[in-house]
Amino acid sequence: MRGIIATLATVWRIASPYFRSEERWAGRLLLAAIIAIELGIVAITVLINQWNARFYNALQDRNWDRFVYELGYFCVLATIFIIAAVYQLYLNQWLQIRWRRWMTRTYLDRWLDGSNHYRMQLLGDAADNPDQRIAEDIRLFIEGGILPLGLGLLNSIVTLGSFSVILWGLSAAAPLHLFGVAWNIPGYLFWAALLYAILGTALTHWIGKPLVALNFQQQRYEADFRFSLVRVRENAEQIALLEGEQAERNRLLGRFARLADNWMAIMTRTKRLTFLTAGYGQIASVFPIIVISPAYFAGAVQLGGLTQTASAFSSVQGALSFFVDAYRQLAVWSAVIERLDGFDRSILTAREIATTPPVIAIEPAGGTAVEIKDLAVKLPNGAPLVNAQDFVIAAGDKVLVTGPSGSGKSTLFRALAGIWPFGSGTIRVPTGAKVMILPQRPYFPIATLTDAIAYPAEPGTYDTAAIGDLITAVGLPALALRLDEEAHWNRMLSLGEQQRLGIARALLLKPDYLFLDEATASLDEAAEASVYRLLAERLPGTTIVSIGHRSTLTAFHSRRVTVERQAEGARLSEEPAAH
Ligand SMILES: Nc1ncnc2c1ncn2[C@@H]1O[C@H](COP(=O)(O)OP(=O)(O)OP(=O)(O)O)[C@@H](O)[C@H]1O
Repeated sequence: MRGIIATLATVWRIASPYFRSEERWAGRLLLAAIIAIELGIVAITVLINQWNARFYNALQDRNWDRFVYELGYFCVLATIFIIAAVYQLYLNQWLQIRWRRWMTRTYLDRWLDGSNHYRMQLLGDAADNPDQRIAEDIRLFIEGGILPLGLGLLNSIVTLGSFSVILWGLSAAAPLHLFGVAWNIPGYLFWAALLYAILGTALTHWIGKPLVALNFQQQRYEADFRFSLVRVRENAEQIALLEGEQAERNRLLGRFARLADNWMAIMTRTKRLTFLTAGYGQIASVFPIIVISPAYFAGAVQLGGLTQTASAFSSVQGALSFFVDAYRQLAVWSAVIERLDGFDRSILTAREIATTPPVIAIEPAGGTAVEIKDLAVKLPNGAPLVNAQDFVIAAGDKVLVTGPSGSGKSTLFRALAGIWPFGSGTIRVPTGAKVMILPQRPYFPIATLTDAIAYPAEPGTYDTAAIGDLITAVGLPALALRLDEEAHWNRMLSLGEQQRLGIARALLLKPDYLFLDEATASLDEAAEASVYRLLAERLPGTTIVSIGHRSTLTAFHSRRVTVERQAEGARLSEEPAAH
């Protein structure tokens, strides 16, 4: 019970914000219309049930006029029903897409907000596969869950109420006759329907319960398998060079085997459940006739009464066993709820970690220098990585940062960029200064070369001819002729070429502070030297901080800082750069 309340609370937490958002009026109106139509549909079913009695009585009495009248009546009801059903579906789908669009936008905003997506990745796999959660789970939550299940529940409650009254009335009109004796059991038809449904629900719950966990696992295994395939695609070259195809094949088949084994378990469970639900559904079509047949054969009820009872009985029993039919849907749905909830929680954790002290605070400051104060950069597990008590990078400085591999140079840059949440201290950055970090492997979106270089600026922000000039200047004249070509540049170009394009991006965006994290390491020494000369020529006022291992880099820097590894975290030590 506590589990159900907690689940309902989670559903409320996920579903309700839309109806309080800026789109609330459209959402509420659509929902109200859908509910009104659903209630109308139940009212029509009640009218059809009453029509049933009159129609079959007319048949039994061979009353032609009555028969024709009732046929006409039915046509009117059927027409209204068809229109209601069509518009119910149409409005339902309309609400689905509006709601999904709003949720997708909201989740994307929260996921991408202030490097949250990066921090979530740092925090581990609490929210693995955000792609699945945003693309699939939101859809399943709305289309496959809350709307069909919520409306089904509403329909069941209203149907149950109206048809229980009818069944109660019919029980009085056709008292139970058994062994020649009239038994006076008030509402016996209703009680029979109730017992039948409770029995079915209890059995289904008992047999179907493991399906919840199994379905949850299944979707996880499917996502894992998909993710492994994507990894192979992304690392195709490495795998081919290492001849790792057999290893990949075995690994992929291993993942698939887990998926298939789980599926077998689902199949076995579903088989048992289907035996139950199919048997239950079959018996349901004759069970009410058996219950009312003594009264019929005793002459207490006409054929119309019999068919009306059968239809009312199946409506009550159908409503009560809503849970029975919805069980599999519920099982899949609760897995979706858990995943969306987990995603929500991990977005919150990632946000909290960036705002709950101690944090590395990036503060805007007057002056022109970047000032580091009492900085302690830590690993996600809290272990110290780099410490810097007092460190100033003045405007125009050219600083070379060296140090052993793994000493924390890149992480220090991440902290300077404000995306590394673990640690404490302050980094003061001049107000309005443009800071840019160039990594070893720059990222280019799949777009035209112009837009890929100008990223993340909006397409069209920069002059195409200027971008062409920069590409030529960084030593890629052939590429300057392909500015309008759309391609997967990261896959197509060599790492050295990508690094040259990264430099072109820096020249285009003209940052005040440029941090290069081994951003020219794949170029030969001569090319690297010409790139640094280009930077000095085109960005004379820009402060440059480079991480690099080559001694030839010293010539282009005025200061040299070494990250020295120590037990309590590396420290920065400075020595004058040799010229
Ligand atoms: N997300 C992370 N989770 C756990 N440890 C991390 C994470 N990122 C980096 N580290 C660890 O922090 C240490 C410093 O990494 P970093 O990339 O900053 O080193 P580096 O000095 O730039 O090395 P290199 O010269 O090889 O590029 C490494 O031991 C690395 O394993």
